[in-house]
Amino acid sequence: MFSLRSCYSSRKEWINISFVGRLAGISRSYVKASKKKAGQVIKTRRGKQLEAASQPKAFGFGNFSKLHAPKETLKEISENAIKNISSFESLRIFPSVRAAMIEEIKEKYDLKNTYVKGKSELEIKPSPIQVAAIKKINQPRLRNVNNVNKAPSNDIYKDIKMNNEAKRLKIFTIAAETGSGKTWAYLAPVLSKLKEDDLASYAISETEYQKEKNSQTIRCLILVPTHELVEQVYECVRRASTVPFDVSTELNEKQLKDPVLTSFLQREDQAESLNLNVAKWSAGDPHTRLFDMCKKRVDVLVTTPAKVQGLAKLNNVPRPFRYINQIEYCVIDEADTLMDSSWSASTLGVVRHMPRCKDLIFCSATIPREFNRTLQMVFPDKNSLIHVVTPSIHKIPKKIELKIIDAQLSPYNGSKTRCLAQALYAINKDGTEQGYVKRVIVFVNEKKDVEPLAETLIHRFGHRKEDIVGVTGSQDAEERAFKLESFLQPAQRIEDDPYNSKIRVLVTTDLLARGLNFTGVKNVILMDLPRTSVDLVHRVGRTGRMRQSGRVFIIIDKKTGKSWIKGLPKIVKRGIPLA
Ligand SMILES: Nc1ncnc2c1ncn2[C@@H]1O[C@H](COP(=O)(O)OP(=O)(O)OP(=O)(O)O)[C@@H](O)[C@H]1O
Repeated sequence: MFSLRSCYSSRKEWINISFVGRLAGISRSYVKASKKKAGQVIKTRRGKQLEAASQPKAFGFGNFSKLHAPKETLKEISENAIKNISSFESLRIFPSVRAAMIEEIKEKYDLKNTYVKGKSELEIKPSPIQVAAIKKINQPRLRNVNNVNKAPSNDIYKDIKMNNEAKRLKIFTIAAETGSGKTWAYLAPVLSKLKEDDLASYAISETEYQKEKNSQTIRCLILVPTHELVEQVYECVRRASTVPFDVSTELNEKQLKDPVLTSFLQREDQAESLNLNVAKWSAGDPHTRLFDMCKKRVDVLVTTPAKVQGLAKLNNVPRPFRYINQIEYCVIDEADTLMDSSWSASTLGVVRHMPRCKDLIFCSATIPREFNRTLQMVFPDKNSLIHVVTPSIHKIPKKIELKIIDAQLSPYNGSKTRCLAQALYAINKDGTEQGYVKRVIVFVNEKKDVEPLAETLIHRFGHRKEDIVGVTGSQDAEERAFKLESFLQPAQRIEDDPYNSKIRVLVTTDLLARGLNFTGVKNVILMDLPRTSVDLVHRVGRTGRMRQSGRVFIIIDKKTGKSWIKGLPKIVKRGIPLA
């Protein structure tokens, strides 16, 4: 029976290893000190006096210390906002958007490991980042005076100021731990603004409303780094837009007394669902598909920066960015990826084509220092930059159990593959997820290692080929979608599984570590140590999502050579953020 204890040759070694603080090059007294309350004094064995330091601020070494630590005041603002709000009803969300969001979250909810019998019994409460982001972003803007049938006041300065406020670009950054519900944290305010804009044109007149509705524009653009994420975010918005609801249950006293709002929500095109026109422009879609989609007003378009930038190459098409130029709301999801040195030129190139943009939202699970520097350089006006960050940013969720396996020790004697095989065997036999197909995600650093590792697990360690899938960027989007399907759905019961699997293993790289919602996956194995803490956060974050539990095994060998990694499990337990 595999146990981590067996990874270590002797009891002494195991006792040593269990004081992980020491292995992280942190002295025993420091470990003791960090357990004490800040300010207390302790005596070391050599009689030295050590003032117990408060908990270490952050944990990082070398490449693992490139994260920007947000100001404590930003976290306190979020903390105060979060503690007073425990339901979506207390947040400023357009009624039909709130109804659609709650229905969509319920529809996707993984009931396994819950005591809830049916989705109707679920009580959906906002996550911390959703409270903080919706409060900050969904502030009403002054309406553009030119649109309202009012004679401009004779205070010219006031009119110009209101016009500027109505159109002024505001840049928001949303940063929160992986799996904390960031997608709805930006969708709820953005979809509410689309609905409020519709209500504003409806309030002017039916003609104005129809004119806006029949305009050939794109209103909101959501940029993500991969085609899998295009699919995931598109499906989320599409489901929300079509899910039926009875919005009358969502209206509060004041709203029920608002004749314009109630008549707007009773319209045929508003009463039963959000009824937004949601589009995706993804792998293999030609630009003509985008232009065809824009023949009708597109409320939300989900795509990648590369697809939009590709419009610049269209020499024989007049004004190829004409639809992009109309965008008023833009979200850059997985911004820590889309704004790193290899992507930022393409991402910012898209932003430059949106002169009418009013809200630009950067959303990510980490704030790399490079990202923070780029933001400050590109948007120097501090008043336009509004940060939303949760107190748990850069912390690995405590419900994730992180274990280090040393391949140097017997019986592995330096073979990480043998270590992996043994870990998969142990996971398969450990009695967890009874009755369900277990799914394990194995991350390697290099694309070239994916297929060989998958083959080794099949041919050398006897796994069935149906149970091992290798996914890399060299495969086309359809093949990747087919292979990923069983990992992106909730766990299947063994008797219902078409492949008759008991355990299924996905071998992949960081391509799939960003943002993908691997529903209910309980085990992640890192065959290689990620190159940066950003990659570590994203890989680890494929499990333990939205307060669920999960396990992460990091396999190390003498080449890994970073003794501090052995201190990571303790750091996670103590809720210390990565630096
Ligand atoms: N308020 C909520 N209550 C319960 N579940 C929620 C809530 N909001 C979102 N979810 C669910 O939580 C899961 C994770 O949400 P989401 O993918 O937005 O996380 P994330 O923070 O974007 O993760 P990552 O950083 O990895 O991109 C999804 O399945 C979503 O349906």
